[in-house]
This record gives sequence, C-alpha cells and structure tokens, in this order.
Amino acid sequence: MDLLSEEQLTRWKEEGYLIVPSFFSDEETAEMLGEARRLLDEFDPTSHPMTTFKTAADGEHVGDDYFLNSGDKVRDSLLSYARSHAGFGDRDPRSQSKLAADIGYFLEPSSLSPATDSSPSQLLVPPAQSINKIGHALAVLNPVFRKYTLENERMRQVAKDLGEQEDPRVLQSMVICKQPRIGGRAVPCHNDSTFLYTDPPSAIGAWIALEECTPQNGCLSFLPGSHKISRTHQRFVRHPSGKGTTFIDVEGVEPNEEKWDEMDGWKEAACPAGTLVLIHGSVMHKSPPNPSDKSRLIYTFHMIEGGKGFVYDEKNW
Ligand SMILES: O=C(O)CCC(=O)C(=O)O
Ligand SMILES: [Fe+2]
Repeated sequence: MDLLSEEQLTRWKEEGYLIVPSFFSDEETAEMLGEARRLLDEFDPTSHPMTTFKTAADGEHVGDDYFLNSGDKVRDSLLSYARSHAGFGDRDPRSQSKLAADIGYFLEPSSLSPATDSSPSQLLVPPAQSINKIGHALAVLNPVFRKYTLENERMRQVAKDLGEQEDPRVLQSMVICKQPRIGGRAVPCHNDSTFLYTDPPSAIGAWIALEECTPQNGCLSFLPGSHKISRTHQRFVRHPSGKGTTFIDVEGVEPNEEKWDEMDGWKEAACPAGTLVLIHGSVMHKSPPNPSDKSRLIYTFHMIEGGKGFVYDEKNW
C-alpha cells in the first residue's frame, strides 16, 4: 500500500524535499532517541584520537585516519546491503560487541581546548555533550538504528513510493547531534550528491527528527526547486595521496552560476520529533548552529541507486 499521497509526491517533485510529520510513532522515536543517548553516554574519550568533524567552510578538510576508517565501515555497509536488505547482521562473522566498537564518534571542535606544546587538547564539556556525530554505518553496526533504516517496512515502502530508485542501497547512516550551546557548527549550503556520488547522481536522504527541530536549535532549511537546476559538478573524494579528502571536478559538468545562499525562497523546515524529511540528492540545503539550550538530535541515512547500471565510484571517500 502506498504511504505517500499523490499530493506529497507532487510536492517532492516540485520542491526536492518532503516533510512527513509523525512518520514514526512516539514509541519508535523514543527508542531511537534513547539509543542515541545511550551511545553518547558510552563514549569514552580516553580511547579516542579526538577527531573533530570539520567542513570545508572551516577552511580545512576532514581527513585523518579515524574519519576515513569510519568511511571504510560505510563500504562494509554497502557490501552487506548488497548481500541482503534484511538479517545480514546475524550472518556477519564479527561479534556484536566488535561491531559496537567500530562506531565512530566525531567531536564538536568547540568542545576541545587547543593543544599546546606542553599539553594535548582537553574536553571542555562532559563527554556525552562533546559529540557532533556518531557514524558512519549505524544502520549496519547498531541493531536499533538498523531496524529503522531499510529493514523497516514503511521506510522501504516510502523509498518505493518515491519511484526514483529501482534498488535502494543504504550508503551512510549517522546520528547528528547539535549539542545545546556548543553545537556551534553550521552545516553550509550543499547538495548531498556531491558527497555521495554515483554516475549519474542518485542519492536520496532520509532524515529523522529525534527531538523537536526549530530555527533556534538548528533545523534544516531548503531552497525549494533547486534540485531542478543544481548540477553536481564537484565530488568529495579520498585524496590521491591516500591522506585525507578533497573535492574534484566532475568531468563534463559545468559549475552552476547561482549563488544559492543569496537566493530568495529559502524555507525553514521546523518539525516535531518523529518527523521524516526526505531530501533529493540535488536540492540545496543547510542548517545553522545551535546556540540554544535545547539539543537537536537526528538520525539520517542516505540511499543510492544500486540497480539501473548506476556506478558507485571507488574514488568516493
Ligand atoms: O542535520 C543537519 O543539520 C544536516 C544534515 C544533512 O545535510 C543531510 O542529512 O543531508
Ligand atoms: Fe545534506
């Protein structure tokens, strides 16, 4: 049975994103939020290389081994989903505890003191409040989040209703925390196909609010319809040196002239907990920092086309 109405599908096609309120019940949302909080509480800074999550806007690219190794778990997730959409966890030879240990924690840069010659960086806030994101393959590594990804019948139905992908595969899955007050990081304007490249581009994001998201605590904003004109002319890849990541031009694709951030028509996507937001891989979106005292935890995963001869490229991070 279709879960998305004709009207919702029309909006998706016109705007390049779709807000589906109350997609998950209060119980389901509470289970995901509880699991996210449990993972945060489990974070042990003494066994962590203090990897922070930074974006290109910081003038520096993420790239240490911890980040890329976490990307390798994403490759694992691709392979696993290629084998089966359901139940592969039981067949994974690695034990659950090993899998839990593979989850990557990325620190909010402002939660760390600068390192000096005489002392390394120190956490300035309690460990559970220092994390920017937990990833990048929660859908494989964590049984609770796995249950709400493509193993979830209603999620699979939504992917089918969108009618864009013949054989959706989960590429990355993570909890993004905009921590109260120190969640100082804005997510700059971008489209997701730049980061999750296939030829041709096919990414679709499923973004789930685990807490209320408002303009004050860093809700998403979209430029409706931008998916029709934005071209994925750059892609995020492993640096050819093997160290770090960089952007390269996509051959034969002209860069856009538009200055997306300055264009009229941006819309805030404030939403209550339990809301599903579907994000077309080409639509421009962003989110501001969270200076408020309310946290903004979300779970998100991205799907790419696994069929139709679409090519997933080895250069991807
Ligand atoms: O959660 C955010 O603020 C940004 C997330 C995002 O860009 C995405 O899920 O594609
Ligand atoms: Fe995004």
